[in-house]
Amino acid sequence: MTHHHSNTPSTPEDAADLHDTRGAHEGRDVHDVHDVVARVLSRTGTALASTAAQHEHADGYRDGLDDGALEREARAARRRVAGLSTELEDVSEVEYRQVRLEKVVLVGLELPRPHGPATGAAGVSGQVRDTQDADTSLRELAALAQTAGSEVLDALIQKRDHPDPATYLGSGKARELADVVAAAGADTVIVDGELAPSQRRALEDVVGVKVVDRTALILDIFAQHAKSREGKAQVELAQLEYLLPRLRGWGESMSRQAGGRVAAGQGIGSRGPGETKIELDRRRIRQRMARLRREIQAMAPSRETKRGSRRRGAIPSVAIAGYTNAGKSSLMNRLTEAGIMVEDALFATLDPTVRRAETSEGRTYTLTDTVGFVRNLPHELIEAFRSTLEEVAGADLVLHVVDAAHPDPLSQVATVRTVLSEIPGALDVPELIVLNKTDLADAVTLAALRTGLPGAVAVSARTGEGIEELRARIEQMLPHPQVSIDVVVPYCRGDLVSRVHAEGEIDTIDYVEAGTHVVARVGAALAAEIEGAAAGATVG
Ligand SMILES: Nc1nc2c(ncn2[C@@H]2O[C@H](COP(=O)(O)OP(=O)(O)OP(=O)(O)O)[C@@H](O)[C@H]2O)c(=O)[nH]1
Ligand SMILES: [Mg+2]
Repeated sequence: MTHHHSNTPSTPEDAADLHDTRGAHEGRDVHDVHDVVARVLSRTGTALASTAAQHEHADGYRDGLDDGALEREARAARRRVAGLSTELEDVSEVEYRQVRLEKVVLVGLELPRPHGPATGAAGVSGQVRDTQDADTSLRELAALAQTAGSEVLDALIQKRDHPDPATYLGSGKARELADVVAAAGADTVIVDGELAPSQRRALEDVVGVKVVDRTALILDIFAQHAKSREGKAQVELAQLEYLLPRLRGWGESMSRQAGGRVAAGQGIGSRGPGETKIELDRRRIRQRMARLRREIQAMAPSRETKRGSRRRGAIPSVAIAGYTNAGKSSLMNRLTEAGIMVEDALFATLDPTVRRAETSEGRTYTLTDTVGFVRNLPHELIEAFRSTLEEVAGADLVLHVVDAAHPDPLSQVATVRTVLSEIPGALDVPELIVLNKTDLADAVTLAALRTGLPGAVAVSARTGEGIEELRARIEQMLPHPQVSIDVVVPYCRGDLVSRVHAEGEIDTIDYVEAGTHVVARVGAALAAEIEGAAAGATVG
C-alpha cells in the first residue's frame, strides 16, 4: 500500500468546483430508491423471525464443538461467494454500498487535532503527531476494508484544515484520486470519515466509481458478523438509522419530481397534501425501526433475568472491553478455556458471550466478552448496541484489554473510554487495564505504557505469560463478600458448603459430628440460606 502524501492546501478553485451535478444523478437515484425501499419493506418478517430457524439450528450444535472454528469457516465461505446475501445485507445495498469482494482505494484527510492550536504555528511535534494519527487511522481503515472482504490496492492522504464541503477532498486531490483509481483498476473508494450524501455524490462524479464512507464500512462488517437474533436486529436498526437521512437526500429530488407532476395536473389528491412517495417510505422505515426497537427491548429481559440471578447468587461479574483486535476473546479463552472465535480481523466478536471463570482463590465469577470498540464508532451502532454495552455498566469489574503491540495504544485507550462515557454507569465500574500481546510488544514501549497506565497488568493471551498475576488481581479487585458466618452445616447440605467454596472466602473449615464447621465470609443471600439450614439442623 503506497501513501501519497500531499501538503497542497485547498485552493479557491475548490470552492468554484461546487457546481450542481445532481441532475446527472436524478434518474439513477430515483430508480434506486424505488427499488431499494420496495426491497427493504417487502422483506417478510424482520431479522427476528427469519433467522430464528438458523438460530435454533446453531443452538443444537453449540456444545461440544469449537464455535470459533465453525464460525471462521462460515465467514470464509461467505467471503468467497460473491453476491451471496442474507436479508440484512439488503439494507446495505440500499446504499448500493456493499464493500465485500471489491478492489478499493482508501482516502483519508490529515486534519489538525481538534484541541490543538488552530493556526499553522502548530509546532513540529504537533504536525508529526497528526501525520502519525492520519496514518494509523488509514491503516486501520485498510484492516476494516479487508475484514469486510475487499482488497486494498492503494491509499491516499490529503492534508487539509477541514474537509471540503463539496467533495470532501479538495478538487485537485479528487482528480488525482480519479487517476489513482483508474490506474489501479479499483471499483470502490473508501473515505476515512463520514460523508454527507451530497459529498458522496459529488466525489463519485469526479472519481467515477462508487464511494463508501467509514460508517457504511463498519455497518457492513457488523451486518456480516451479527449472529444472534438480538445482534441482527441491532445491526438492522443501525443500518436503517444510517439510511434514513440519506433517503432525505434522495427525497429532495423526488419531491421536485412530484412537484412537477402536481404542476402538470397529476397526482393531486391521490395522497395527503405534500405526501410524496419518499415521505411514505420514510414513515414506513420509521415504523420498522420502532418495531425493531420493541423487539430488542423484548429480548432485554432475558438478559436482565440472567444478570439478576447472577446478582442474587452473589456471583461477581467481569466484563472484557477494549479496542477491536486487542485480544479480548483470546484473553477470555485463556481465562476460561472456552472455544470463542479468535480472528485477526476487526469485530470478530459481536455477541456478548458469558462464561464461568475462577479467580486465583477459586472464587467463581462470570466473564463477558463484548463487541470491540473503534475510533469513530458510528453513533448509530452505539445506540443500537447500547443494551449490549450496558453489560459493562452492570459488571463488578471491567478488564480493559489493550494491544500493547499496537503503534498507538494510548489513543485506543482514549477511544474506549470515550465510548464507555456514553453508557451511563460504565465509568463507575472499577477498571483493570490489561496490557496484552507482551510477546510482541517491545520492552521500551511496554515500560512506557506501564508508566502511562499505572496499575496495569501485562499479559500475553497467546503464551499465557502474566495470566496468573491477572487472576490474582481479579481476585483482589472483585467485591468481597461481606457477611461473616460461623456455622455448622449439616452433612446433608454439602451443596451449601460447595457454594461457600465457589462464592465466599473461607477462613477455617473443619468437620464435627453435626456437620461441616465453616468460618467464612459470604454474600447476604447465601448467608441467609446457610443460617436457615444450620438453624433447621439445630431445631431438628
Ligand atoms: N502475539 C499475540 N497475538 C495475540 C495475543 N492475543 C491475541 N492475539 C491475536 O490478536 C488477534 C485478535 O485477537 P482476538 O482475541 O480475536 O481480539 P478481540 O479483541 O476479541 O477482537 P474483536 O472481537 O475483533 O474486537 C488474533 O489474531 C489473536 O491471535 C497475544 O497475546 N499475543
Ligand atoms: Mg473478539
